[in-house]
Amino acid sequence: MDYTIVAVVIFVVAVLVVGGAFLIRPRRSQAPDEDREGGAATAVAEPREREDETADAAAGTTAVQEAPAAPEVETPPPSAGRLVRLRARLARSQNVFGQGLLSLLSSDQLDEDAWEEIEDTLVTADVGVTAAAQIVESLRTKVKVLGTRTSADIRALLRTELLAQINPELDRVVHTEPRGESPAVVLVVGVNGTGKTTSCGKLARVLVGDGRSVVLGAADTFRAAAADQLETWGGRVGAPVVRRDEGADPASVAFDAVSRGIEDAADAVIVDTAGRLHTKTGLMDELGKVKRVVEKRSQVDEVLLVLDATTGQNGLRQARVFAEVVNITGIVLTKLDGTAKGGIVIQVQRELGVPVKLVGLGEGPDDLAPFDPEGFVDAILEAA
Ligand SMILES: Nc1nc2c(ncn2[C@@H]2O[C@H](COP(=O)(O)OP(=O)(O)OP(=O)(O)O)[C@@H](O)[C@H]2O)c(=O)[nH]1
Repeated sequence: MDYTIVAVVIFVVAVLVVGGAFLIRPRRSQAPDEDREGGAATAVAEPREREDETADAAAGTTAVQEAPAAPEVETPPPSAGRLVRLRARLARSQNVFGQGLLSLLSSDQLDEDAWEEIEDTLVTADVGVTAAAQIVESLRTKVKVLGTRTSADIRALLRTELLAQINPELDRVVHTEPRGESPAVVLVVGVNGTGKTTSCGKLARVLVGDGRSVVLGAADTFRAAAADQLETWGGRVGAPVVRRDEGADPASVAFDAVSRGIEDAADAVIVDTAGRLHTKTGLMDELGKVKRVVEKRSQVDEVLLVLDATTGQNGLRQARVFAEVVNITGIVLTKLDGTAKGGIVIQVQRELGVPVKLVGLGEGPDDLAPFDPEGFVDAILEAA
């Protein structure tokens, strides 16, 4: 009898153990499912299949950072008239460059020394030697014709000359209109530290403020902080940020960002690129590849070069290298608020043959303004 009870107990325990094993099995089978999900996420990075080199570097999965919850999303102001609103930020250029020239031109005796000083003032303000000589020559002729001159005459003359050099006819539209199903693609290039990442974030705000939807691509994968920075900017205006692990292939991230923009039917995709000026060939390879890979999904509508206005000739040298490597369509001139050398607008356009489209006038989120030649010259020549 006792043996029978023991046998029954052993049987029940055996049944429980076998049943338990079956119950546990389905949980284990979740692992392959997770793997499959992981596979689906990385499959977004199509360029790795299409471009062999890209595959090697694409080790991490693409992380698409969703915008934070709705209450945190801001509505930035529209961009129209920003330069006029921010004109006080040009005070340094106004005092040194604008007022300096106006007072020199108002002196009774405009002799050789005076004209030389005018030319020096223009060169010091980074207008560039050739443009400075042209402005002086033209002013000399016009002042002679004018005879006696009031301060209003002087201001009008200088305004005309500076405007002519800046060339109001250039197309300064930042092309961010979607084409059918495809979002506009804007590549942002430039040396690190010029305000490139900040400008991407500010441009996203400009576009969102103007009623557009934006996807940001953190293709500057050499500095994790740049992607974090971009994420903060994107989060504030509800723009998703496509990023990868530090060191991943920038071209792959750019491709993913454009893909995400197409999926989301976004109006524009802004891609922040790495700007290491290690060697010209290295830069050419890097940016060339980003552009080439992006173009497998969409045309590139703008290549904006970010330039720090306070870096003068050094900045121009960097700009020249970028211009040789990629076809720049517009310039973003940052930190114009921190310099008396507003004349750089003239020189950089002349050197690169590309219009200044946006100007940075401060560290605030809405301190990026569409460049308007008349508003700029009027601000420079405004009575202090
Ligand atoms: N005063 C002023 N500061 C600016 C302007 N634009 C950017 N900055 C500041 O310049 C610094 C550098 O900006 P970043 O955007 O980090 O520069 P970056 O070129 O992206 O550099 P990486 O992130 O290293 O690629 C930051 O402190 C910005 O706030 C501007 O128009 N005016």
